[in-house]
Amino acid sequence: MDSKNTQQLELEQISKRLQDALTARTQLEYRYEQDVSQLSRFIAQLITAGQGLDGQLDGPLMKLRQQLQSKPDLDLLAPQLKQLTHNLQAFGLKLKQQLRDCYDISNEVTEYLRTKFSQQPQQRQQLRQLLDALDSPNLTLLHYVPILLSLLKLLQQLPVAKHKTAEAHAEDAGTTQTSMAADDIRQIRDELLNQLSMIEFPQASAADVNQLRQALLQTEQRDQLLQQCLAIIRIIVKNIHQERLSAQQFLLSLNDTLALVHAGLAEVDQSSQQHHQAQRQLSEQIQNDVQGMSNSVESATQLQDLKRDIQQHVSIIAQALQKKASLEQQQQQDMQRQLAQMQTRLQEVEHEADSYKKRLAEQKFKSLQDSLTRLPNRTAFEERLELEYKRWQRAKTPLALAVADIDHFKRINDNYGHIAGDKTLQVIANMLKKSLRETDFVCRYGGEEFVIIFPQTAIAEVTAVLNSTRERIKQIPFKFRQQDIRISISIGAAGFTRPQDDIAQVFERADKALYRAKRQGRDQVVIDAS
Ligand SMILES: Nc1nc2c(ncn2[C@@H]2O[C@H](COP(=O)(O)OP(=O)(O)OP(=O)(O)O)[C@@H](O)[C@H]2O)c(=O)[nH]1
Repeated sequence: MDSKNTQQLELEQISKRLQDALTARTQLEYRYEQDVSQLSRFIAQLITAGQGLDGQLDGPLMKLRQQLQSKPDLDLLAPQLKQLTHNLQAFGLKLKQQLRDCYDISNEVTEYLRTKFSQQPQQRQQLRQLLDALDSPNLTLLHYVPILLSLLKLLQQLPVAKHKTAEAHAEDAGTTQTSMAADDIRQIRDELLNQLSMIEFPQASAADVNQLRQALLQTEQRDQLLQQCLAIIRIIVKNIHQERLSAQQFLLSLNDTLALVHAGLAEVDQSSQQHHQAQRQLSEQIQNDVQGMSNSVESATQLQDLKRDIQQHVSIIAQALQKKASLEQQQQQDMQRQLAQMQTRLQEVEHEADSYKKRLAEQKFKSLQDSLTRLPNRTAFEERLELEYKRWQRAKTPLALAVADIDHFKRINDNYGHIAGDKTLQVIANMLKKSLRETDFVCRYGGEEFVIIFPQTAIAEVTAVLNSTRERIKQIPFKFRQQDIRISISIGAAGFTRPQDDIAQVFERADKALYRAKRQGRDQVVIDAS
């Protein structure tokens, strides 16, 4: 009985274990089906998202999606999945090639545009940012969309626009009004700042202009920008008006003086004619008396009568001679007085002309100076480079050129404000000037860019001086908001070495070298080796 019971118990236990195993298996199958179904839905969604990526993949992927929607037989799916894996690998390779093509074409177009915009700081800056974006790691095709769009925009700015029809221009104006991009606003704003730094305003307007500059630096809105443009134009018009008034005053005063001198000369002329007539009358009188004396001598019969006659004539001649002498003296005095008067007035006008000339010279000097850094500006640079270039052509003395750019300058503005940015520009400008020789010419080319001309210097000689300048700038202890900041610059340099070199080509080579310095990690000097 006992053994029967024991067997019964064992059977029940085995049956229960079997039952448990069956339940676990059912649960496992259920979970498996759930997972497969979830995975299938996920794959189906992936397929939907990937639709249109590649024509050759679209068909098989759609078929797979349909199959996954019903309960798929994985064994039947296996060869199809194998084919798809193969297709996907091919697609991956194609994608890689397309990415390489995008990179190459973007680089090529950027390089081309750099040659076209070599004299436009805003566009060059934009191109440099695009090159930076191209160097970012892990770019996908999607990342290329904004890059290619920016390149397209820049291409549209090329001079082809000259041939546009009137309607096209009108159309452009319409779209500009409604969709002026933030980039465009920034570009116009930076160019305005550049232009503003090229004009020296009189003391009376300096405060207004400075306020406007500060406001401009923070402008992001089109309406704000328009208002500021208007304000700038008003200040410029006011100054032109004042300048015109002061030139008018000077011309009026010059006119008065000329009228005075003219009247003086007429007076001198009239009095000299009167004197001349009086002198002639006196001379005639003397001549008559001399003739009278001669007649008396000829007709004289009595010595006594002759003596009396001659005495009379001599006395008249003596009086006439005395009158003549006093007339001459008076004429001389009159002339001296009139001359002195004219001289005083001429001296006054000469003095006015001198101060006017000085003002004009000052204005010329100021129009060649950047008002923020007090360095020569781009106009001055162009004048000087033209001169040095002619000297190089004539005398074949060596000549080199460097373009320097502050690294990550935007961060200074963004993190510490534009006043800190302005101060940074001033300090770096001073250090550049201090680190270079008197005979070297450094200017603020625009924004945070400086250009240096090295007259009578071969390109091989500039590396050391540029590197020491770069080091000195890096050592400047900037402190913003209690933070110690180190600021570096990147420099590209090129020399006038080939007989056919012209200014644009050498500038372009120096600029290209600067791009390389930026792309290789900044804070370095790159010398053009071509
Ligand atoms: N404070 C101040 N900022 C200026 C002036 N002119 C230009 N800028 C700013 O200088 C910045 C230049 O920035 P980016 O062209 O992006 O170049 P970056 O930040 O120096 O970067 P990299 O050149 O690539 O190292 C822009 O934000 C301009 O607004 C100026 O006169 N004063």
